[in-house]
Amino acid sequence: MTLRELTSYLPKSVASGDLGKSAIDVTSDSREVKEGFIFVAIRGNESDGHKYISQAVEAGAVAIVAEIAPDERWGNDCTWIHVKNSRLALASLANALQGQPSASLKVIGVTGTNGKTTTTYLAHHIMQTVLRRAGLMGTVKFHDGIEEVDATHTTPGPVELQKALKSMVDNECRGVAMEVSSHGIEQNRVEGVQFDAAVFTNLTQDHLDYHGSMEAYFGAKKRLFAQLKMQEGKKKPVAVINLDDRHGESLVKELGDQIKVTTYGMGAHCDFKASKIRQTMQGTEFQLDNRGKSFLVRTPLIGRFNVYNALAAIASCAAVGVKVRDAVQAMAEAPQVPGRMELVGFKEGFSVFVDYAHTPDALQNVCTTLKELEPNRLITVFGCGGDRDQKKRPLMGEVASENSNICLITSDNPRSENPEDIIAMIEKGMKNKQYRVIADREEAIRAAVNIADKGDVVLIAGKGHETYQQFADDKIDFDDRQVARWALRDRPAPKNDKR
Ligand SMILES: CC(=O)N[C@H]1[C@@H](OP(=O)(O)OP(=O)(O)OC[C@H]2O[C@@H](n3ccc(=O)[nH]c3=O)[C@H](O)[C@@H]2O)O[C@H](CO)[C@@H](O)[C@@H]1O[C@H](C)C(=O)N[C@@H](C)C(=O)N[C@H](CCC(=O)O)C(=O)O
Ligand SMILES: Nc1ncnc2c1ncn2[C@@H]1O[C@H](COP(=O)(O)OP(=O)(O)OP(=O)(O)O)[C@@H](O)[C@H]1O
Ligand SMILES: N[C@H](CCC[C@H](N)C(=O)O)C(=O)O
Ligand SMILES: [Mg+2]
Repeated sequence: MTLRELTSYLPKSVASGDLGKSAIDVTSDSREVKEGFIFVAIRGNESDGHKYISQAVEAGAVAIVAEIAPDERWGNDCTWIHVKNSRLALASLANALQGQPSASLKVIGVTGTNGKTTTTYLAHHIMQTVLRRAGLMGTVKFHDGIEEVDATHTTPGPVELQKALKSMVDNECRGVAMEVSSHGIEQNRVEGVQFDAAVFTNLTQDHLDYHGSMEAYFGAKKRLFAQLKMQEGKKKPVAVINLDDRHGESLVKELGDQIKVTTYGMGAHCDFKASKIRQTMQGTEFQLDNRGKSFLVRTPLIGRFNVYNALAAIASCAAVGVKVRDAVQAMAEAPQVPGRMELVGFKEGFSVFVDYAHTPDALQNVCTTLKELEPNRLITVFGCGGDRDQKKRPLMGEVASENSNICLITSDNPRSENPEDIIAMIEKGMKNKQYRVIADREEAIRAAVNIADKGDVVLIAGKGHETYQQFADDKIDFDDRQVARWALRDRPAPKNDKR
């Protein structure tokens, strides 16, 4: 595409230099620039891309997009495009260069504090079953309809994101289910994506390190729905909102009749309403009421919170044209979401679950769910991430101690922080003395498995599908599920064992 064509996607930009040249790609990382690339200088959280402009010019950039006016230092060979917001420009250029792939897909975006990965997995599964081929983008993996790769981000930067959508279109996907993180919204990563449905799961405390306050965090989430509003005319998007969540309820009020809204939950006024929930170790069953019709939903997922995720997936798929009956039928074969309430072992009458609960609300939900299985004791292993919201640490301590019989406090990606300092903050919230501190996560998991007895449940929370542990200077391979299996294998035989 020529630079002239591309600038039409950048309203209010001021260009100087030759606009007849063609661009082959765009990047905001000077280290990736090759001949014919556009370099977009971004003022980031760690660094300022404007510092790397000369590096990009040297590497062969055909144009520079920046928030500053051109400077003689960089000569006249390189076309200069002055914009107000570089992040927005990057997303618009990436979208244009890939031929606006989202326009050819049924796009379901899912935002909220908890439940995004699970809901997108379920919606993806329904779309794969009913529409034959669909893509998936989120915390665990990216699936382009044919191949999958481990994810780098929950919502990747706009260039990676638009390229992923393009390969889904090339692979003849008809839809995509994608997670939309608050970081992603705040940093304009999904700008230009045309959504058919956007889901709001819930809002509870997390990421205050980044957003500063719950109000700002909610504000970021709401921007996704403002984007839906702006996009009216191209597609007729639907906002799919959890009405049982108080932030969801206020979002419904705020949106009024500006866009089509579908609600879900357990309250009488929900468009997709669940009732008569029955849970077992094998899964969950509930009655779904929608538009005067009732359906029996069966899913292998455990936990009341997964009823919300199932409702969100069914409602969002219905919003993109899937028949409710077909969506319900697909739910019976729903996949195990890696590291979400994953049963990794059952030995000598006790079971071990790995779950990604890393917020107070998620931990509360998971503990409550496991307690509903009526274990003899609930033994919980958990920690809190370093360089992340410090305020959630005592709250997670409080929730874990109030809902477990024994807690083992350990490390969860300490990153640049001292693990002992993080643990001390968690301990401030502990409501009783029924806990041990074992900073080494493998040791903590082994201790929990060794303590367990017939009828107990061991919960290993926080890392779910992750396969690493991040320290200040070191990243080691670490998978809770694998370590738990080793611990089960190595557990000393009970004293009265006659084997
Ligand atoms: C805080 C944050 O979100 N940072 C993300 C952000 O970085 P940034 O734009 O602020 O970039 P920066 O590092 O300050 O650098 C500024 C600019 O200089 C450029 N640069 C830098 C060095 C150089 O030599 N040359 C050069 O051009 C950089 O490419 C960048 O464009 O944009 C980058 C590209 O998209 C992301 O990789 C990066 O994610 C960091 C690694 C990260 O950890 N992000 C996490 C917190 C995150 O985004 N998480 C959410 C999920 C959260 C949830 O659980 O809900 C996610 O969606 O994954
Ligand atoms: N609807 C829900 N409401 C509350 N808690 C939930 C819900 N769904 C899942 N959880 C809990 O939150 C954890 C994370 O779930 P999931 O990965 O689906 O959410 P997420 O929003 O993608 O999280 P992240 O932002 O970290 O990627 C689960 O392991 C479970 O403990
Ligand atoms: N997306 C979340 C994941 C947290 C997972 C937990 N294991 C941790 O490392 O804190 C974050 O980046 O805050
Ligand atoms: Mg996720």
